[in-house]
Amino acid sequence: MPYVCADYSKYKFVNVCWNSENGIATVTLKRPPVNSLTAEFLRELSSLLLDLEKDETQGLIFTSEFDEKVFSAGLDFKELYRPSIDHAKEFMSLLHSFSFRLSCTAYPTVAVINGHAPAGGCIIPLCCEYRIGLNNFNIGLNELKFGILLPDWLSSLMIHTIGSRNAEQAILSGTLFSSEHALRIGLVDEIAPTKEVALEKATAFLNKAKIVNRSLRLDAKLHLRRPILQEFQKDIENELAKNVSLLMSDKVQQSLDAHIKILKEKRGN
Ligand SMILES: CCCC/C=C\CC(=O)SCCNC(=O)CCNC(=O)[C@H](O)C(C)(C)COP(=O)(O)OP(=O)(O)OC[C@H]1O[C@@H](n2cnc3c(N)ncnc32)[C@H](O)[C@@H]1OP(=O)(O)O
Repeated sequence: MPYVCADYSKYKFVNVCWNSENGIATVTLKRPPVNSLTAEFLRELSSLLLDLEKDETQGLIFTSEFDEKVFSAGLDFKELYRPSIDHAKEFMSLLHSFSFRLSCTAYPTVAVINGHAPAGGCIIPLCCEYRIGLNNFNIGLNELKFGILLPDWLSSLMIHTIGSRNAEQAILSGTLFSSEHALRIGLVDEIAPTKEVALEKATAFLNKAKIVNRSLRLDAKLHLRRPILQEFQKDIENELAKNVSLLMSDKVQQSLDAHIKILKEKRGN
């Protein structure tokens, strides 16, 4: 059984629960109020993946502390509103490297989606190998509705998960799917009535992966995911520059401004 070396208590935005009997790490996202992804959060998540790799984790489950509410609200609107060019570059690069790393982990990965997962909130689930949803949440890549063009690697993750026809319809319409609809198109693999049941199902998936030789499994995973990994690695500098310039564009900045106002009005701020 793996020996836990890393100090997981150093992480601010995640709680890591190691099961020493089966080597499964349950990582609970806990960046209040809605687990939106900031540069600091992405940096922490990337470092966590490396620690888990070193500790020879046998399986990883992602879930959220904000039960029945939100898994992740996606990229942090406030951080992406009028960023400096350096910060925009750093942010896009961190998002890219974390998503790439999560897509090709040696250990199997599952997302227990216990709340809404709009736009960038869908990235962690899409990078994982298996997705278990709870009822009454929305999930999907609705970026086009904000005037944000998806990075190629993100579209590629969606195509890998739900097939090209479904992905085309989903992305072009900017649809957020209900849990039941997400199950029908394969955006989630199972629905569970409670988080506890979802975690049991996640453990069952990870236990199945254990009967396969670890290094053979990784070879097969990398082979099966080659189209996604190629998108991640394709012309990285240009792709990042394209995403940064899109983010800095007036159109996207105005759209972010409008969304921040909508959220404020909703809260009566
Ligand atoms: C090249 C670019 C790549 C593109 C990839 C991705 C783009 C994105 O991800 S853009 C972000 C898209 N996300 C969303 O549209 C989600 C917006 N939020 C919501 O729909 C709701 O907040 C949500 C359903 C997640 C939760 O609803 P509630 O439980 O009702 O909470 P509130 O709406 O009251 O929000 C609470 C609190 O959180 C703040 N918030 C919400 N979303 C974000 C966000 N994405 N970034 C930063 N902050 C966010 C919201 O403003 C409230 O803050 P306070 O008023 O200060 O409490």
